[in-house]
Amino acid sequence: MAAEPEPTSWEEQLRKMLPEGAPLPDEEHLDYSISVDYKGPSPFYKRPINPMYPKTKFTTFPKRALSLTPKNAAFWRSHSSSDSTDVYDRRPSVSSVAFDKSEDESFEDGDESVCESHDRENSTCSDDEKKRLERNDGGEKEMGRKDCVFRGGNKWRGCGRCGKRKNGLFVEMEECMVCGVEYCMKCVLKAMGAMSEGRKCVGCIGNPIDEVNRGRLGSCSRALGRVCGPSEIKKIMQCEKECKANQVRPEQVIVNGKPLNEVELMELLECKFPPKNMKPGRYWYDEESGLWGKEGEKPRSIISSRLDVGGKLQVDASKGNTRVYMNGREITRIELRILKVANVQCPRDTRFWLYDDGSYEEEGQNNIKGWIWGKASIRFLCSLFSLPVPSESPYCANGKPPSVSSRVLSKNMEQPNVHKLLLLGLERSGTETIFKQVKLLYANKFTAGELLDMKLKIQSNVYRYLCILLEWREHFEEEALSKESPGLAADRSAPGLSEIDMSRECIYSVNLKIKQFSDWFLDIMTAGDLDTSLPTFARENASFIDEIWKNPAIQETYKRGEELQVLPDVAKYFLDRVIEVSSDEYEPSEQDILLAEGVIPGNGLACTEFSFDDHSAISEIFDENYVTQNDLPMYQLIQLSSRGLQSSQKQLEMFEGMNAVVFCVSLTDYHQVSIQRSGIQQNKMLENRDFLETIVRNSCFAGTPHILLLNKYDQFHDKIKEVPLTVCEWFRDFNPLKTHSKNHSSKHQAYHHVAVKFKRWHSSITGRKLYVWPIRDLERTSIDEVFIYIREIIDWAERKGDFHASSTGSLSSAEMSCSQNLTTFAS
Ligand SMILES: Nc1nc2c(ncn2[C@@H]2O[C@H](COP(=O)(O)OP(=O)(O)OP(=O)(O)O)[C@@H](O)[C@H]2O)c(=O)[nH]1
Repeated sequence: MAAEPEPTSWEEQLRKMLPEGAPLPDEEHLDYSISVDYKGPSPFYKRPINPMYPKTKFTTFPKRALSLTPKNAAFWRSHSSSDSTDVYDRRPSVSSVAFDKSEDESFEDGDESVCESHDRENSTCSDDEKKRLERNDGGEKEMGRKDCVFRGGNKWRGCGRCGKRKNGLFVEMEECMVCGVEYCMKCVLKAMGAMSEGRKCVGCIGNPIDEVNRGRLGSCSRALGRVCGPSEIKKIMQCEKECKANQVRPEQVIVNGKPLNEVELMELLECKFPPKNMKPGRYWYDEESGLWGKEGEKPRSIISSRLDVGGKLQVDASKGNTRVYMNGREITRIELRILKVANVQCPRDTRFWLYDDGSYEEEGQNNIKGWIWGKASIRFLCSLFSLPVPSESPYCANGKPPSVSSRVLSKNMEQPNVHKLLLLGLERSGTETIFKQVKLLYANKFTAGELLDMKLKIQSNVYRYLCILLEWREHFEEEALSKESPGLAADRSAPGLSEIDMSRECIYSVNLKIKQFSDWFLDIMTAGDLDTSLPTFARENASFIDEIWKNPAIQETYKRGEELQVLPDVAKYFLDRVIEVSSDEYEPSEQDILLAEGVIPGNGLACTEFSFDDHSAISEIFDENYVTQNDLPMYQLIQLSSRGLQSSQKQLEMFEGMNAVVFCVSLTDYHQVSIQRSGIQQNKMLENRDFLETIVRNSCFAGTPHILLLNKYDQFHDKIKEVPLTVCEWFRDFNPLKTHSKNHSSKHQAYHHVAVKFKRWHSSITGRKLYVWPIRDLERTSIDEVFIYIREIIDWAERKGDFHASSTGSLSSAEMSCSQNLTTFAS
């Protein structure tokens, strides 16, 4: 007779817990949330549940930690657009992992106010096992891994949340790309939430992936396919591939022996022909020809040439041993073989230049000898030996090599490939809007992953606006009631509130349901608990939020917009559409993208490459150098927010060699006040002037044209009627003439006054010309106009090479151009 199989330890333990004779439940239906071996202190606590919102899943409902009085400037600053908590930048917050109701019921009383989910999971390990896991963990103290208990590569083979495993064999699992913890299909969605960065546990969001997983980025596993629908998977995989945290970090890419910085990496990835599937590693790059390869290896691709990245190309970059040198690099045997087939004379110690169009010449001879990739047979041979061929060459588009004259011409002109524009501005000046306009109008729009990120950011913004309104409503209510009968109002929020106190009302009072929601909502917003559950929360509560927004008390609060300086103008636009914005199907329109705040990721630094054509008849008819679409000059727009700069003024040095520095100032800043770090209040226009001064005095921009865009001209129009320009002490001397001419209205005179003030001030400190242009950057035509203007300045600067015009001459011509701009703009 066969011996009875040895009962496993979990079976024994479970049997002890069941009534005698009761059968063991079917393993598939076991409730693994029962922890049988836990010896430590109780990590659980009783979760308070708001009876009105039982469906929403949060672990903690803390007492309001911060004083949220609207006067608390620090709070609002930290929640205002620029500094607002970015759902994509969030750091691990285990407390915000959502649990289902069955877990709530299993909670016991405890002291801890925050329940660490992984601690709970840890309770299913024996002490020995925990120690062993800690030992295994030794070499894995990288960022992003320290927050998790179960790490990739350890021997834990069960679900990181419920502990589920199947007689030593795996049930199907999905693994976190950062820490390697695996989750069963039942737990994966709870552990990984909305997967805004792909397959990561909620606690690992924001952290870089384990590099062993890079190859898996964006390729869906069978396991995930079982729990999500095809469209969801598509979006998750796109986010996984494209989100910022999963990208290669600059210091991981070493080019010609030098680790890249953020700007260089961006230049490399955003160029017309970037390296494909860029992974961390050591590479060599030949900027003349665009050849690109791994250190010590033959070339693997041809990327855009003349990128300013990495160090100088080394002789032994590809470890060649042929004593034939191409652009200073000793080439490999296989390259030499191809050169010979292509009839290139290259005896030992030959040194020649190879250019990005395939033309070559011997060093110091100034005589193009031929085109390496001109013949189809050579291109075929290159592919055969896995050597790269150019993916596109403007000179060889018709299969013919370029004429020598065009080669020489382009060489003589020595124009840089891409014109670089650095765009700077203080918070809310409009730089992000300009960047988005450029992406939408001239560059490659936004990817599906970026749009998904934007959707989440827009939802997060809507709830931030609501939070501001609810907080101010409370404040206005208290204020109004205390005016009616001083002393009583303060008691309203006190415990033991009497019915009579509650019955006192004013235009800012709301019903009990909204009041309770408001208290609870402000608490979770303060604790930052909403971030991870935002899509669910938005979906479940949209119609109630809409009801709150339409409530007369909230509308009254909104009307006092002047006092709510922290609430941007776009708040109404999005709150009016809260139901649409909160739905799963919502996809941001171009208008939404333009108006949404903080949707460009990159911590204050963003970059895009583009070209544009003004399509004007005049340029076609009269410009004899008129170029076709293919020959349009390329531009690179680098947006650097003041936030990014404040953290390090040294960053500016990285932007040496720009073709133009474009500074954006909001015209409406003249009547606004900002609070400095020292706590002192300063007029925002003067703050702009100080900021601009740090830029223009920087030696990195000594030879670069300075351009000032005076933005929000539309708002300025209305504002100037309400608040005189003279409220700003810098413009005290503004004294408009009374005139009936359209082009000399007080609005135009005010703009002209501001522009000339900036020009004179700039000239007095640099002795140079400041180019000024009025814009309304929400309007396409205005953006088109300003980029034509910028293009002309760059062209002119390149041709003349003279940026240091004499102060008197430059000022008068600058003033002329300023008036001309104004006239053009007004008409
Ligand atoms: N009326 C009007 N509003 C504008 C204009 N340009 C930008 N805005 C609004 O001004 C606000 C700030 O614009 P952003 O482009 O986000 O400004 P930013 O300089 O990037 O600000 P930060 O993100 O805080 O650094 C947004 O709500 C824009 O919609 C304009 O020309 N007219």
